Amino acid sequence: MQSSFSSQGRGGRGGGRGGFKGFSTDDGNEDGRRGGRGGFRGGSQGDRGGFGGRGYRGVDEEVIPKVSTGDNETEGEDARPRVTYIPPPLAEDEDAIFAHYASGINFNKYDDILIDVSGTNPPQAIYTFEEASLCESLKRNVSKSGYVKPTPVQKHGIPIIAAGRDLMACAQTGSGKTAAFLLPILQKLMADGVAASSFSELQEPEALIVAPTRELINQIYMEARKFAHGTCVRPVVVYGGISTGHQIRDLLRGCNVLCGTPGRLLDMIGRGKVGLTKIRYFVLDEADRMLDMGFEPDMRKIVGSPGMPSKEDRQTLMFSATYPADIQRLAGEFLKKDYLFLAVGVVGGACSDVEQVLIQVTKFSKRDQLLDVLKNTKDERTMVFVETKRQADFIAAFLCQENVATTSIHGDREQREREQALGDFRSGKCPVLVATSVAARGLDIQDVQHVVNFDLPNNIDEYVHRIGRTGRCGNTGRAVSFYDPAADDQLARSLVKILSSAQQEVPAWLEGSALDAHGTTSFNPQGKVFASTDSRRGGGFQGASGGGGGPPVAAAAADDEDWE
Ligand SMILES: Nc1ncnc2c1ncn2[C@@H]1O[C@H](COP(=O)(O)OP(=O)(O)OP(=O)(O)O)[C@@H](O)[C@H]1O
Repeated sequence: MQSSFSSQGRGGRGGGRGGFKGFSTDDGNEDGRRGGRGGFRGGSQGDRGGFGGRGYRGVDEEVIPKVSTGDNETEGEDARPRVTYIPPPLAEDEDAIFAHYASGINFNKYDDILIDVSGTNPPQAIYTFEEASLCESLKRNVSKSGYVKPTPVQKHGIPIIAAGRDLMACAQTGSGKTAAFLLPILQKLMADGVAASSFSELQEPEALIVAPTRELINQIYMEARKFAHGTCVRPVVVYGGISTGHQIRDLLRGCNVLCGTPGRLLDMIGRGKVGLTKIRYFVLDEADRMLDMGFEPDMRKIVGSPGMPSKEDRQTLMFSATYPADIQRLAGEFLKKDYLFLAVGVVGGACSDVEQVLIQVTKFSKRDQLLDVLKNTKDERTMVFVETKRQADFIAAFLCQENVATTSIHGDREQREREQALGDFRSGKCPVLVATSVAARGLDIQDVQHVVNFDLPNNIDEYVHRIGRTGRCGNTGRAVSFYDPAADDQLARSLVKILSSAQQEVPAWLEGSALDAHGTTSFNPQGKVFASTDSRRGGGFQGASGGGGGPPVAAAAADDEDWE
């Protein structure tokens, strides 16, 4: 099933992501996706007929007609249709801007997490937001967001960034990394009196934030917009799948903080709409993903773009829950030599607020097992991860047939469909979201109580990010993973490590598989819990893949996925 999807012409397992980037470097790439969908269309349309609008409508319900839109967009060389989607306007009322969910019963347990800051002269941590010396409007916005006390990554990250230091920060999923970089950046911009942005054909932002997926960068933008509310700082977001003309018009109205996916960002730079000479802050969220084989060339292009200050003349900040050692070494090239490494808990470790359950299955029993799991989750929000886009459609269609209100998100769906799917999932209209790895990282959705790994990923870091869609901000969650010994035994050792380091029960059969498996990671069934590991120190435990022995970094995400 997994490899058959490479019939879309995008390269198979392992080489997939590198190959993909050819389709995803700019907006025209949406069309690349469309081209890819043809092969699947027949398969899904038959399925779709039966759902009568019960939430799921397959991949290609809309083919954008090739008409002139008046947008300034260039068409691809093969004259595929333009991307014309314009998202609905954002709500302007404060209730919508500051909407948030409550932190959970385990929020205070964050205080017990082991923290390690390595590097020279780290500044003192703060313990309250008052100590962060935020200006009045930021303080007000923090409080309206429901933040009472900083999380550990905020306690340490905020003063490090405020002190002007470069940072590589590792903290578990859902523990507030976004505010850890946004708040000190916004504070500095305001304290230094950045010019309120205004209309100009060339925008020169002071901060540049990149993330690997459209939905994630949009979420970061929404957070930036929330914290900057009522200030002179103007954040803007650019990402693929949306009319370029629309985004240019928004950009030209002024931009201090530019959030973007790499392809669209490079497109805007290439069009002369964005200049980088004033960049003071460069943030890589999901930094390990941004520097792996798929995105590394784009990151190099961005730092090598005309006018981009050298690493000595900007502050570079990296955040993730996972940092394989080889990526840490590469990341060092983008950071000043004296960067600080902040580790909250186990580097690459899973969130301990997520109960992890593994069920041994065969390929053919997975669908029945899924129905069993969903019987118990009822209307509680559940994300079901599968390996391929085709499988996502197939499983979503199957669940709809079984009268489970389901939607899906993956790289072959139009952006409008992706946003609709997330909206339906967020609102509870479709409590089940079937997703590929495109939704594995960063997404912060209220009340996701369950994650199901229908297909386990082929990389343990990916597993950590996927299950981290639940159990966020001190809330508890549950992740059920289907383990097919015929397909997943290369993951056995890493799973044992991850489970035991998160104090979870390790099934005896999994330990048996781990002992038998020919994986390359060193094996530590006792799950010794270490704080940090900064690769500059060498050695040590880093979750399950960080020791450098895991599968190649290039295999970290779904092979056929197109992220941007
Ligand atoms: N100090 C705080 N108090 C209360 N809520 C907070 C605090 N900090 C962050 N949050 C909330 O916690 C949730 C998770 O934060 P965020 O998305 O930044 O996590 P993350 O560490 O980036 O996760 P991931 O690794 O999955 O990207 C968000 O809803 C955010 O608004």
